Amino acid sequence: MALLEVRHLTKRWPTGRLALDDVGFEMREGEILGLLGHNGAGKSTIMGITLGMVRPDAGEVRIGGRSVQKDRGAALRQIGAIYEAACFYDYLSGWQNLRVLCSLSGWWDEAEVKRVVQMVNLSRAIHHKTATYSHGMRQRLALAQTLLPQPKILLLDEPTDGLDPEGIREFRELILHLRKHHGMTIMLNSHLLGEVEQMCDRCVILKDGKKVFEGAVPSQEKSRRMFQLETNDIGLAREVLSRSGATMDKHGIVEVPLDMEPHELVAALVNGRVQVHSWQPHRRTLEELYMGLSSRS
Ligand SMILES: Nc1ncnc2c1ncn2[C@@H]1O[C@H](COP(=O)(O)OP(=O)(O)OP(=O)(O)O)[C@@H](O)[C@H]1O
Repeated sequence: MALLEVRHLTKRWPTGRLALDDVGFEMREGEILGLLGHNGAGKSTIMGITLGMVRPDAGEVRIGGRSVQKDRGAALRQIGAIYEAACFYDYLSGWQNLRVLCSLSGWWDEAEVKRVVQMVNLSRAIHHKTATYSHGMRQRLALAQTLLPQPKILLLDEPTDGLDPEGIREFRELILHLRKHHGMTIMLNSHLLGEVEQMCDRCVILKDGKKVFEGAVPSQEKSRRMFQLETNDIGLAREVLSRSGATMDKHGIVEVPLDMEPHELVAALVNGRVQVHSWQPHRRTLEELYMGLSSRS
């Protein structure tokens, strides 16, 4: 079931810049979706519209069936976000910051707050002033803030930006834990393709305000069988492969048709007098997919 639906979003800023051009995609319950694209592709604009902070010219975002644009309160109750740098009262402790935040809604449940603090692995430092927190600890406190109202969906805008490798890893494990043990549905905006590859099930790629891809992250694809062919007879190989219903890209990556076994394709190449120097299983990376679709050159 789609928990979040982005429908036909179009946004032109008063400067005349068309930031989004009829963009639509869905997020299913329990999935982690990566939102990718070059600088200025429109990712933050989508996040802003989803959080009700930016008004689209056309289209809408629906969360759990409620429209952010028409039924804002009910829609936004289901979503939490780390969007831009988190701000805290640095003369207060992490715990006191959470108390101040909760006082805005009048809700406070000490046991629940402790549980969330433990979940983000901040129990030991929660009574220290946030002025003493590392960037990674601040991000985890921001995550605790976001989790307290028990949202169904998390929107994370470049959450690992500025973190060191240990911090990135810790944050990644936390996100995967939230999905696995708490069924959280998560949208992640990040330029770190390796991170997206390790965390996300699917991704949406934007280019100049348009969606150019929506689908499985390559490392999660189970059905495609790809092989790297090395040969000097590229033209002949292409001819033989196409007779067998297979395709080869300019880097020699061959996709084996579903009704064929890879060894049958190698036999067809050899019988077709193609000199096969090597034939290795190939796993397409997100970087290859991204560069192929989003490259601005
Ligand atoms: N408030 C604004 N007023 C005018 N133009 C804006 C505004 N916010 C964004 N833009 C423009 O809209 C386009 C999309 O911006 P957006 O911030 O959504 O891109 P992005 O994909 O998030 O980029 P980045 O990866 O750099 O954060 C860009 O050309 C940007 O300059």
